[in-house]
Amino acid sequence: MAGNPAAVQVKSLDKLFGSRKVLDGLSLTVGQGEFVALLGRSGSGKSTFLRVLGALDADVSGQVHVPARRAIVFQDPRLLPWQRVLRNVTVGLPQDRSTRQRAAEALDEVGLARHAQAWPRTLSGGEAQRAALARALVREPQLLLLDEPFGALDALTRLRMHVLLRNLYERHRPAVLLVTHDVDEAMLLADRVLVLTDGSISFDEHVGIDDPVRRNSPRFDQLRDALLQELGVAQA
Ligand SMILES: Nc1ncnc2c1ncn2[C@@H]1O[C@H](COP(=O)(O)OP(=O)(O)OP(=O)(O)O)[C@@H](O)[C@H]1O
Repeated sequence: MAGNPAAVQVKSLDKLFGSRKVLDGLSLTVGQGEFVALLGRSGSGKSTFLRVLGALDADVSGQVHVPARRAIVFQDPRLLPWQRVLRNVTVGLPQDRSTRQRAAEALDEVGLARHAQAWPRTLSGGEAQRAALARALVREPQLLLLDEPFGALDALTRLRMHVLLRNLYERHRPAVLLVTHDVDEAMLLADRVLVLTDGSISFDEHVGIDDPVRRNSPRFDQLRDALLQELGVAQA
């Protein structure tokens, strides 16, 4: 990975729940500014891995190096109902003018400027998820961890969020690790796609499509077939 120092470096990572090894010798390097999607069957350990990278679970063995500035967004936006949107975005940060300024900018970037003083319960699902993205952005993360962030949204809102996320990524260039169940979402958004099987990375390929409309490329179908096969989804 010459010229692209690592944002994430994981070596021989093991994670046990009781006697069950969910992560088993997992090794992975993600370069700075690289957008990676992580697929895997249900229960394969994707969320567990993301929680380890987010330092939400330190009970592991192996080496894990991640940048100090990182942020995580879950499927559920996890906004504090008793705080207005702006305060939710700055939660845990020093409440000074510069933070408030950055928060206002982040809300503007996700299209929520006019909801800054709204209560979370008045937001739609898509708006609440935009607020969660703004809360991540305001931390200026070098690593953005996304755990099925669009899984609970309707199809149209999900498409809008894809455009928003890709634009935010182009502007800020954090390393991104996106956990998703959706093979097309992975290939449309990320530049590299991984599959987690039996506790380690079993598939690791660059999307490698230059066409701005990725679906136009024959590579899109070829990669989808390879991914579905890796995920054990029977094909006609
Ligand atoms: N706190 C816990 N205690 C015990 N087992 C756990 C715990 N958290 C997760 N597991 C188990 O670890 C395995 C991996 O769970 P994880 O949530 O990481 O999978 P996943 O790939 O994210 O699944 P999904 O795609 O369904 O969200 C599952 O078998 C799950 O039951």
